This record gives sequence, C-alpha cells and structure tokens, in this order.
Amino acid sequence: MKDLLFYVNRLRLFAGRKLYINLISSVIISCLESVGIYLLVPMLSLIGIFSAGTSSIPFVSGFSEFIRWVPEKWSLLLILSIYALLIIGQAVMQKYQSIRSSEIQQGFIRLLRLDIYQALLESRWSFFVKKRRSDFNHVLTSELARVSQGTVQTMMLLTSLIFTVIQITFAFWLSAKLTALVIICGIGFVLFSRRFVKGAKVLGDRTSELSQSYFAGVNDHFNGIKDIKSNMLEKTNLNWFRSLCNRMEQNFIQFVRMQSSSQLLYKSSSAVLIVLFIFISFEVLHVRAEQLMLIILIFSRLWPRFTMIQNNLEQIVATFPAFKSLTDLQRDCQEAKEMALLERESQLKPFTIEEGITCHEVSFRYEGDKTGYALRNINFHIPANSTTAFVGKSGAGKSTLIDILIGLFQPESGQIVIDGVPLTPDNLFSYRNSISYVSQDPFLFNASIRENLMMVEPDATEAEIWEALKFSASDDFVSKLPQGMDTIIGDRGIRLSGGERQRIVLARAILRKPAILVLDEATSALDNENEAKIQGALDRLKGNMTIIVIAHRLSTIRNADQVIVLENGKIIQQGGYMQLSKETKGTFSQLLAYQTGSKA
Ligand SMILES: Nc1ncnc2c1ncn2[C@@H]1O[C@H](COP(=O)(O)OP(=O)(O)OP(=O)(O)O)[C@@H](O)[C@H]1O
Repeated sequence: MKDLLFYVNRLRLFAGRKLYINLISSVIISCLESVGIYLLVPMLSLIGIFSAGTSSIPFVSGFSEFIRWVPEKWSLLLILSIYALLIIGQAVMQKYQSIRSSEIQQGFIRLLRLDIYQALLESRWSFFVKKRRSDFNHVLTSELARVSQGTVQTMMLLTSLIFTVIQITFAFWLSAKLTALVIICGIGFVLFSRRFVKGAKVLGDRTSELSQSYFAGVNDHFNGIKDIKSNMLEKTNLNWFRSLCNRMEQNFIQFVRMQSSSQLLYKSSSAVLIVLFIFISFEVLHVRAEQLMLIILIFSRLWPRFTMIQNNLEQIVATFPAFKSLTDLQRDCQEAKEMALLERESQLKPFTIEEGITCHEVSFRYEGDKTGYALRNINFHIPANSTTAFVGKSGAGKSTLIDILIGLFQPESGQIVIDGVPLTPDNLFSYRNSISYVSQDPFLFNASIRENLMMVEPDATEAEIWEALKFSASDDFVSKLPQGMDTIIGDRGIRLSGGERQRIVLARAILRKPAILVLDEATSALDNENEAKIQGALDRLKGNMTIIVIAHRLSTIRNADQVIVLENGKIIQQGGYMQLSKETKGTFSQLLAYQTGSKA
C-alpha cells in the first residue's frame, strides 16, 4: 500500500495539471449525466407519462418554470435538444479525457522506465555481481507494465469514486431516505467483499513470484542453450518450463474464478437488493413513482461503477507485489549508485598517465564470502607505457585484481595510486574513461561491425576504423564478408567465430586510443597465426600505451616488461619474463613446464 501511494504521488507530481484537468472532467461528465437523468422527468411528463405533480422534484420544478416561457409546441423539442447536447457534451469530454489518460499513462511508464534504467546503469559493479540479471529484465518489462496498470486502475478508481459521490449527492437531493437505504446496502456489500480483496492479494503475490521464475528460467536457458543442447538437457528444461507454465495458467484461472465468483455474488445480491428496495420504497416509504424512477435510473448507472470499483480494488491489490518489486529495486539501485550520469560527464577530464599505477597494500573480500580474502596485501607498480602480465592458476585472483585496477571494485583496504594521486570518486570516472577493457567473454551487440565499433568512438573516420581492424588482424575477414563492415553479426556476435569476435572486440578497444589497454585472456580464442599478428601489433603499441594482460598462454607474454605471479590472492613471484623463466622453482616454472610439455 505504501509503495502504491508513493507511485500515485509520483504520478501526481509528474502529470500535475493534466491529472487535475482529468479529474475536473470527471466531475463535469458526472454532472452532465445527472442533469440528463433529471431531464427525463419533464420530458416524460410532456409526453404524458407523468402527471404535472412531478414539479415537486428538486431541479425539475425550476426547469418546469423555465419551460413555461417557451411556446408549448417547442417545449418538447427544446428538452430533447438539451438532452442531445448533454450527451454530445459528455461524449466530447470523454474523448479528450481518454486521450489525456493514455498520455498520462504512457508518459508515466516512460518516466519509470528511464528512472530504473538510469539507476541500474549508474549502479556499482558489486551490485550486479550480487543480483540476478533476469530480475532486472523482469522488473523492466513485466512488473513495470503491472505497476503502470495498477497506477491507471488507481486513477480509474478515483474517477469512479468522484462519479459515485456526485451521483449520490444528486440522489440525496432527490430522496435522502432512499439514498441512505441504498448506501447502507452498499456498505454491507463492501464489507462482504473484503475476503475477495484479500484473495486477490495472495494471488497477486504468487503471480509475481511465478513471473520472476519465468524470466529467470527463460533467461538462463537461452543464455546456456549451447550447453543445454550439447548435454541433451532439452527434456529436463522442457519439463521445468511445462510445470511453470501450468502453475501460471492455474494461478491466472484461479484469479479469474475468484473475480467471477465475486461478480456472481455481487450481481445476485444486487438483484435481491433492488427488489427489496423497490418493495420498501412503495410499501413502507410510500415514495412517488417518478422519484423512484429517477433513483432507480441513477443507481442503475451507478451499479456498473460499483462493480468497477470492486474490480479496480481487486486488481490494484493484485499489483501490490509489482509495486514492491519496483520500489525494492529502485532502493537497491539508489544504495548502489555511484554518481549521477550528468555529474559524471561533467567530471570527465582528459586523463594521461605520466609515472604509472601503484597498487598499495590492497586487500579484497567478496561480500558475504566467509571463506576468506580473494586478495591480500598486494603491492606492485606498473610504470607508464609499459606492459605488465598477470599469471597464476585458476582462482588465484587475477580477474579480481584487474576489476580493482580498473576501478570496478573498491579495495577493502589499501589503495590504487595513479601518478602519486589515490583513486577516489573524484577522479574515478576520468580514469575509467581512459581505459579500454577486453574481457574473456567479450560482448558484441546484434548490429553491424561498423556500429559495434563506432559505439565507442562515434566520430571515428573510415580510415581510423580500418586501422583498428588491421591492428586486430580483422581487416582480411571483414573485407570478405558479404556486406563488409555493414554485416550484421547476430546476438552477441554469434555469426562470427570465437576468434573473429575477439578480434573485433580488440579493434573496438584500440579505436578509442585509450591510455590503458587491459586484455583479460583476450587472445585465448585465436589460432597461432592470428595470435602472432596481434602479438606483433601489441609490440608495436609498446611504449605508447600502458598495457595490462592476464594470460594463461605464457607464449603471449614473452615481451612483457614485467610478469606478476599470483597464488591464493597473494603475489608470489614478480620480474621480467626471461628472469622468471630462468627460475627452476616456483609457480611460474610449473606453469611454463605444463605449457611446454616438459616436467617442472
Ligand atoms: N562474485 C564472486 N563472489 C564470491 N567469490 C568470488 C566471486 N568471483 C570470484 N570469486 C572468488 O575469488 C577468488 C579469485 O577469483 P578470480 O576470478 O579473481 O580468479 P582468477 O585467477 O581470475 O581465475 P580464472 O583464471 O579461473 O579466471 C576465487 O576463489 C573465486 O572463487
């Protein structure tokens, strides 16, 4: 409920004048409708259905006075024309009201989407390490749609309530006793329907859980489709999916069943109430026929509104979990926020490295990891424009150290110092903006090669792009593609081979002309020939750029200026390649022996 009110308030702040105009339109539409109903009495009495005694009804008496001034043969036409004008007026107002409503709704969805997307983009890397990606998809698609639906339902509820209050006021004016009777019955009904509202809440919670599992599952399955196929897991996954779909189907049917039962009870009890109402009005309260007719007309217009209020309430309650998911994610994002994008952009200053990067007494532990430190007391210096390679067995801490070096994680203790200045939130984004990072599993977008390259450097010239492609030994294969650089490469670059993907990502990294180039196993998918070409290109870059490499294949780091060997989160060896390869003991010589096939 608190979350819903928060979003309703946001809607109020966002839509402002439009929302108030809509609410005022609802008031006017309801008034026009009530006047239209009242006009039926003089109309029917002119036709001869009611006696002249109808003038005792409020408003009608005033109108009868007015009509007396009009020649008799025109009076019926006048009333009919006013009636038609009232209906046309209502229709025109309803048209603009529904256009405005959809403008408010769509604008509000856009606002929420942008808000959550920006908040996610601005969140720290550690936040993404903890969370499931599918949860973001789920909130951005399914839950956001439910939140917008819930907000609209709340607006509709408000409109229905305004309509109801106005109509009831008119009815009170007509006959206080009869209206009081109807309201008492209405209150009884609302109390009775509370259990349906509770049921809607339970089903709403379950819908949210199921749709979260659905998103997570589908996401996982299609990300891992190759493993599923190659391990013959299709049947297991299909069974899981089938069972989830069944549960979703049952949940939805249960919701509709509950809604239909509440409708059935509502309609049957309404019928009983109307019969009782008419009986009491005639036999006990001795109400006049025309008064009773007006009251019945007003309430027959109101019944669908009551049903709508009941439906709106159930649906709003069913969307409570979606409101909660959205506020939870927004709160988590807020906590994990690094800095507003705009602030960040204004802070980007040209960044160069004159002396080098120093890692001083850095220790790091993953959140909630009770097994210990991933890195402990790490110290080293990377001179500017040199090449440094990190090696070590799997799980030694190489990737974690790189994540700290590029500012994605903050060390638990110790610091990263650039040219004698510690890395702080003030210089972090300029520093990061000067880094090109190529990961083990590089990401390419489902777009053309040109678009993939230019997204990091929109002003790059054709010559610069080809130069980057040449550097990464990609120019040959790209020029042979059917559409050359404009060839679309599929999801994550699936239409390219692993080695081709790595080479395009390398070209993208180099196109930015970064101060620091970080290659995390970036050449692992290349054959010897292409690896040699890239090695040659990297050698040509030596002295112009600070290069940091993680390598499993030691042949790729022969020309590194220094090699740092990690084991269990600690530096155990450090020196030039030649120097370390001469040592007969230690991890480096073991790794070298495994790779050259000789015994350590
Ligand atoms: N997100 C995480 N949460 C908790 N622990 C993690 C996380 N990522 C890595 N670790 C742990 O931190 C340690 C260092 O991992 P890291 O990925 O840095 O090693 P690595 O040397 O890069 O390994 P590899 O060569 O296999 O990629 C390992 O013990 C690993 O289990």
